[in-house]
Amino acid sequence: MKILADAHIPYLKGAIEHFGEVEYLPGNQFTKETVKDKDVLIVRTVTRFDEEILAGSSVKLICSATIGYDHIDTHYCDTHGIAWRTAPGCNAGSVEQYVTASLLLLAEKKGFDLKEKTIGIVGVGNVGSKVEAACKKLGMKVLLNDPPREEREGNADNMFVDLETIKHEADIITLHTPLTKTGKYKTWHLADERFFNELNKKPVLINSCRGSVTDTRAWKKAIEEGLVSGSVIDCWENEPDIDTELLEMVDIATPHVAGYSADGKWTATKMTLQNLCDFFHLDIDPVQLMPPIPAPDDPVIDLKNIDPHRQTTHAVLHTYNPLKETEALKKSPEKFYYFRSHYPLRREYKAYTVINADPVPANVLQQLGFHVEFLKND
Ligand SMILES: NC(=O)c1ccc[n+]([C@@H]2O[C@H](COP(=O)([O-])OP(=O)(O)OC[C@H]3O[C@@H](n4cnc5c(N)ncnc54)[C@H](O)[C@@H]3O)[C@@H](O)[C@H]2O)c1
Ligand SMILES: O=C(O)[C@H](O)[C@H](O)COP(=O)(O)O
Repeated sequence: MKILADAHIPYLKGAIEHFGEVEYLPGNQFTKETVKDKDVLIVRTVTRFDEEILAGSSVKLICSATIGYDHIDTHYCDTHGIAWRTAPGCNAGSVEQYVTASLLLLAEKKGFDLKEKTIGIVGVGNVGSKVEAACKKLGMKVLLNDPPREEREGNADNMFVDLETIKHEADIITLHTPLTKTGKYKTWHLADERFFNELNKKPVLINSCRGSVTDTRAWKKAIEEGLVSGSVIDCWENEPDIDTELLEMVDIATPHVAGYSADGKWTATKMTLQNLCDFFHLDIDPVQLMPPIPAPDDPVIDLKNIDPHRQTTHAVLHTYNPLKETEALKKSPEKFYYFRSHYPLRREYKAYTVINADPVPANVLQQLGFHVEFLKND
């Protein structure tokens, strides 16, 4: 079997060789020629897979080591005998860590208490549900919007609200939908000029789903007109050539790395290898082929000399602080693709042990997923 794999998929090399003859290329160097004689493509979101690149090829299976699949022309694949697989939920915990770190940073920077804030979550799937759980643990009021789920599951206990309610009541809005350009619930430019004009509470807006769920021009105008009080962007329109004016205007700006935890990338690779096994009916356990996830350099977080009010923030930012990446991206936006391909993967909370925390933050941190060593009298 001939396989072409993206060279920037961690934990793949050494494992994928068990399945066939493998060639590696950076995702932005996949071409019609390099794809032509391959049976399987192992890919990321940086390459578009449509008629232009796939026509006339021998590709039978595309495995994307990602949650999102808007980079695959699924209609073309479905109608041309090309199977495609993804890794649902693989890095949802990493995106939750990104959103939580951003919320705690902004609360500190802008001087507000998250417990007094209402967050509107638009799109409550694998990522949105984790963000919901984390926000509740931080004591926030949570509003959920997910019309496709509401249609399927009903709205018992008014679990879901409409987008109007979110625009009216939320102090923070975070977007976690797929990017869809057609259909009843299409999300392309969901946050357009009208959306921004209808915001009631000058909320903070967070986009860590897909760039084109927000309209760049409208977001810039909204910032200029003071319709939002803060902006966090991980996913941009037209990546990697992002809008540098918008970049300058936002509080937290990262190069599409919300999902880049080692935990998320490891799981993505494991699910990708499992997808290969399932498709070709191979009795192989991917985990046996993969290295373990490396431990963090600094796995113990000592909160002894940290003010109890800052302990949760301190611990979460110890695991991940998006401000460092914001600074780097603002300085060198042309390195967007480079930053993504040379990312020092971070670990999620479960790789860390917290010691000397006060009882209240200790409980919050434990619920978020940290190992917590409780003090004797707790
Ligand atoms: N920045 C990153 O690194 C990163 C990492 C992981 C996922 N993502 C992106 O985050 C998004 C969410 O991922 P997920 O795993 O939760 O996907 P998911 O499919 O599990 O959940 C998406 C949810 O959005 C809902 N939805 C669809 N259209 C909607 C609409 N118009 N309004 C409100 N809700 C709508 C769906 O019903 C679903 O429940 C995807 O776009 C994915 O590509 C980004
Ligand atoms: O869809 C996803 O899983 C995320 O957006 C993921 O972080 C994309 O990573 P990439 O394939 O671009 O490395």
